[in-house]
This record gives sequence, C-alpha cells and structure tokens, in this order.
Amino acid sequence: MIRFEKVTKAYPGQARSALEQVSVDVEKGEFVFLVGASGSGKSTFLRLILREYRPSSGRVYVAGKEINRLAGWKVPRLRRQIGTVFQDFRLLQNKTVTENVAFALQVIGKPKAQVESLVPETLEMVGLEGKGDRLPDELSGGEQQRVAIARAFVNRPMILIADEPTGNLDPNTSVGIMKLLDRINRTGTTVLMATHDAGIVDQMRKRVIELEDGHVVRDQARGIYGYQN
Ligand SMILES: Nc1ncnc2c1ncn2[C@@H]1O[C@H](COP(=O)(O)OP(=O)(O)OP(=O)(O)O)[C@@H](O)[C@H]1O
Repeated sequence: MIRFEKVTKAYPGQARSALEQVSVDVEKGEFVFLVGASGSGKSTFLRLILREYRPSSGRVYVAGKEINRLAGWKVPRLRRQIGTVFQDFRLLQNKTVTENVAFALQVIGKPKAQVESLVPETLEMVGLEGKGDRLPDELSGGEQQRVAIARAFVNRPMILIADEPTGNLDPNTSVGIMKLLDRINRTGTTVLMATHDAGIVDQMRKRVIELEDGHVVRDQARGIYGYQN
C-alpha cells in the first residue's frame, strides 16, 4: 500500500537530511506506529505520503503508483484516498459537527443524498450521535478529535494518517481515541500514526517503526515504544 525505496529528503538550507535512505513497506490493512525523538523525521515521512513534499532522491509509492511522478492535477485524487488527523484537531470553528464532517464530502463533489446518509452513520460510528448540532468549542478535546476522525474517515479512505492524535488528550481520553482508530483499521483502512505516547504504543502492540536522525533504526512487529526521550 505504501512503499519507500531509499528515500532521502533534504530541506533547503538544512545541513542534515530529515530522512536518509529510508526503505519501508506497509501492506494494506496494517497499523503502524512511527516513533522517534522530536526532529527524527516522522512528520516528514507522513508528508511525503501526501506529496506535500517530494523526495530529494528515492521513490515513494502509494497504492502501486510512484507519487513523485503523478501529474499535479492528480494529486487531489491521491489525497482524497488518505484521511488525515492531527494533534490540534483543525476543525472549522464556525461550523457544527455535522457541517465539519459534511464539508469533507461536499468539497469532493459527493451528491447530497450520499452526504446525508454518510455523515450521521459516521458520527454514530465515532460515538458522537446526538452531538451533530454542536460547535467545536462546545465539545471536549476528545470529542473534537472524534469529529476530526469522522471527517477523515467519512470518505472511507484507504489510508489514515494520524500525526500525534492523542498529543493534546489525557490518558483515558486517548485510550478511547485509540480504540476508534483500531476499529477503523479493522475495516481494512491502513493506519499510520506518529506518536510520542509510550503507554499507547506498549498497550496496542502493533508494528513499530523507529526513526533516529532520519534513519530507520527499528522495525518491529507487535512492538513497544522502547526509546528514551
Ligand atoms: N519545512 C521544513 N524546512 C526545513 N527543515 C524542516 C522542515 N520540516 C522539518 N524540518 C527539519 O527536518 C527534520 C525532521 O523534522 P520532522 O518534523 O519530520 O520531525 P518529527 O520526528 O516529526 O518531529 P516532532 O516529533 O517534533 O514532530 C528536523 O531537523 C526539522 O528541523
């Protein structure tokens, strides 16, 4: 589903590459934690999958296509197949829960009837039934992250990328969010999650890829967090 072949990414003006000769294969339906100290290259890895950046050398494949070679007009189609969730939720503050989730479908031109069936179904799946009319600031942090996950998943993407999704949440709330991501993964969606949350990684026992200074230093099935901050 995702393949990195000897990928190096150097940002202009930076002495050291953010990623250096990284080769990784992620199969469809896998759940992968990306761990590593701050600055080790986790976000860069995720952004290359979205083609927010191109590699300086090497190749990135998503669903069999080398995305560096995709024509610019095909990039939105690629991104449509990848849901994204971030630490800071990134909801539209002046729109209700329902409108936030519906918006993700409207911008890609989904017919109204489909929007009207998919949005409530997805809100129910993430445990937000009955809260569709609230504004984001009328929700707890955990609920706001559920809205963000609903928005990322409502289009049933093949890949879900989560960059520190529990970074702003307390441990109990984080467990609920992880259960939800696990459920989404069980529908067949490939999940990649960058995290500093040792407790969660140790609890879930999924594949762990550890980056250090832009290199993969560990790739472990049913792994643990296992590095010192
Ligand atoms: N847009 C950019 N321009 C220049 N350098 C960048 C840019 N983005 C990241 N870097 C550098 O690339 C390296 C890897 O950064 P990256 O954000 O991928 O790390 P990270 O593991 O996600 O860190 P964190 O855990 O703090 O989010 C760092 O040295 C960082 O300073």
